[in-house]
Amino acid sequence: MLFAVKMDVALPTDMDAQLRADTLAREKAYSQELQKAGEWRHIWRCAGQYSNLSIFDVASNDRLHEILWNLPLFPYMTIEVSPLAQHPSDIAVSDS
Ligand SMILES: O=C(O)C[C@H]1C=CC(=O)O1
Repeated sequence: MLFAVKMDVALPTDMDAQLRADTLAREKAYSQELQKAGEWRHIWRCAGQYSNLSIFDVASNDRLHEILWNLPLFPYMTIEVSPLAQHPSDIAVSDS
């Protein structure tokens, strides 16, 4: 199941510097582990924003929720999820 997920990050301006660095390092490792596993298919920076647009390919809604809930940055994010369906004009999709 494919999902587009927009994540907007808002770290507190007074966040402890060490906590900030540790949280960002854990976020990066967690994201890259899921990318290697194939569940986090794409991650793009939204230009000019502390946001990313990501594509997930997961087995279920519950699995997506588990992934997002466990993001180290989850407490500092606003997340918008869009389930994806095939577009009839997509030339990558066979019509046979
Ligand atoms: O910087 C971000 O967009 C937030 C976050 C999501 C994955 C990751 O490595 O960082």
